[in-house]
Amino acid sequence: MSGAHLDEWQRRSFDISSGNCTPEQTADAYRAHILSIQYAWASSQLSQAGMDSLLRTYSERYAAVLDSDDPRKGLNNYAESALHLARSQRNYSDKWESSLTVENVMELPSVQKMIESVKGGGGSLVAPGDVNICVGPESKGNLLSAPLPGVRSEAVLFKPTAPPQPKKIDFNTASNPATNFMSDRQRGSEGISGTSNSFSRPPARPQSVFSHSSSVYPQGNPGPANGTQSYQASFFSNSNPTKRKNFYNPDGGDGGRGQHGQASTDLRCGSNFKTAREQFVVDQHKKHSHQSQRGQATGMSATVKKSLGANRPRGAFSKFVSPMPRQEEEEGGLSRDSNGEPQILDERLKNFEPKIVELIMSEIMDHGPPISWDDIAGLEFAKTTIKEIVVWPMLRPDIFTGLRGPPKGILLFGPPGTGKTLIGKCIACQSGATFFSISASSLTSKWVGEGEKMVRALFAIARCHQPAVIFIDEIDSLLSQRTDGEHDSSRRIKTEFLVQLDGAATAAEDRILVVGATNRPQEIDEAARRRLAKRLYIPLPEATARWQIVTNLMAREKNQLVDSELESVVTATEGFSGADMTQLCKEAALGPIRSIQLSDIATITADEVRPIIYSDFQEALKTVRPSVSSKDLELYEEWNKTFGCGR
Ligand SMILES: Nc1ncnc2c1ncn2[C@@H]1O[C@H](COP(=O)(O)OP(=O)(O)OP(=O)(O)O)[C@@H](O)[C@H]1O
Ligand SMILES: [Mg+2]
Repeated sequence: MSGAHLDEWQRRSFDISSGNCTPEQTADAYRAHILSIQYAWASSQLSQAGMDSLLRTYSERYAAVLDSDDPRKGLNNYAESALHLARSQRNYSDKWESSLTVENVMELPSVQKMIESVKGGGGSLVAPGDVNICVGPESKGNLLSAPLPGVRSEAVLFKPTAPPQPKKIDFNTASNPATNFMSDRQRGSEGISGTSNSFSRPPARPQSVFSHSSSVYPQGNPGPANGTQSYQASFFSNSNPTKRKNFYNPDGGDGGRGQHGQASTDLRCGSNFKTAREQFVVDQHKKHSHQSQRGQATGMSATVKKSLGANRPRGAFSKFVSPMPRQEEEEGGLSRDSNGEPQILDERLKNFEPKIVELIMSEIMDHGPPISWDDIAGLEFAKTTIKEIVVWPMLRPDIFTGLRGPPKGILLFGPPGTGKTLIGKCIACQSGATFFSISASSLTSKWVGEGEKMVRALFAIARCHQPAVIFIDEIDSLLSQRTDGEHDSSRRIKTEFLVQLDGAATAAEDRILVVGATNRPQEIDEAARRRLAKRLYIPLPEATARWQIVTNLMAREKNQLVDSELESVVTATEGFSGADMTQLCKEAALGPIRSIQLSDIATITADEVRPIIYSDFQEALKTVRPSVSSKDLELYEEWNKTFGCGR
């Protein structure tokens, strides 16, 4: 390792062994060690075997700090991951079905006995509301205590003892003391027509009121007066919550499972009411409608999920559904299974917090007016190089392999207002890659404490959406040289970024390109500079480029500029940046307006406004000045000579 790196290594090692470091600082130091090892290996200062052995040692130590739940020594990151795992765990209880059927229930000796006693005219052995049937361990002392064939040991059936709720239930057979059984299918097809007036509220627990099947009607019992249709059945086995949901769904038990959404939506037809979630879905749909047109580029449209929680059945047993969908639901990260349970599609994103994934997904740039290479005046060398690095390899990855493999990092540097951000937007439009536009300040300031995770998630998501371009504007604020007084969190973000950038650079199969833009290249850390292998100078526009900018902008306005006048404007704007030229044109365009009498300004039509003429530019040149000083320019030229990749 070079002397500077060794010094740094030594300092960090002392820090770690001093015992005065916080777990965060220790983790940070180990991570920096890891980076140094990789760096030394990459610059051939360390053998492969040496790197392997050192990496193993320090990765283990780093992981130990990360995973330890001792607050003095560790970050307890493990607990966090465990929570992630727990969150994505599935709950199988919904799938559980009771094996209790009409047949085997009827065979139960206690049921037989009960029916017999009613048949025998012995009156009510037990009032309907008092039926208390339990299976399994809780069945002792209950009416149905015989073990059921094939029934699991959990207490599954009818629990309540003399509940007060059945008062509201419309028993057509109120006088009938017997209990009736109807198969689930029967209930489904014949209608658990829970009309709203039948229930004041859903019973807190399943109630044991059974509908009749004619074959088992006790003697003298005519059964439900109007057939089972009007019979307000309220028996629900615990065994199938889906049926419970059916029941509570106001559209009634048509047996049509999976149609809740449709039905409940229909129910709301005619009213303008939308839940917050529904409104959000509509908004998101509008927002992404042109995004999905890109389809293939982003790979998202195929996985857009139209039906979020808004269409799920509601009721006492329905789970709470947040009105805010997580972004991944629309963008391939998540889907929902038939029970509405979220399922993470992409294993690689499982360890990230949905919130962070959502934030990153929202930074995918897919809006704004389309920009073509012709809209960028001049900069021919930069444009050709970028096309070579970005566009063609994206189109023909099979040719650009091995030594022809494109660099994984580009740095666009140059004076302010020369079109760096414009180039970024153009890459977004023209490359066909998923384009993440992240401003460095959003990583460093907006998500304090989250920056490091954001960076990790950013690269993970980019990896899932390959080919991808990560454009980082004002990258100097993210990768400025590391100083002693620097805040820990920004140091960690920077280190993480370098590690990720290295990962992207070494994994040949990854098609991720990082494009950074800065007007302060000299502030960029040397390690970062190395990783942004292609450093392109974006200079002030030359005369031809300035001409092009003015003609492009004037083409959209009414003007009477002749070539010789344009020539004069171009000559007079030596040292102007592209942004200065745009500003000059805007100022000149105000000339015709300024020449209008104040009294006429309210009444004049657009056609009567005179065209822009040369004298407007002459006036504008009095107020618009170049924004880049020649001293600054020298610094850029110097840096370009030392580190730039231009000719
Ligand atoms: N080469 C150019 N061709 C056409 N327009 C340009 C060019 N350069 C700059 N402009 C104009 O200047 C505006 C600002 O450019 P841009 O934001 O790309 O500058 P920048 O290099 O990113 O500046 P900064 O370093 O301050 O971020 C653009 O919106 C565009 O109108
Ligand atoms: Mg910019």
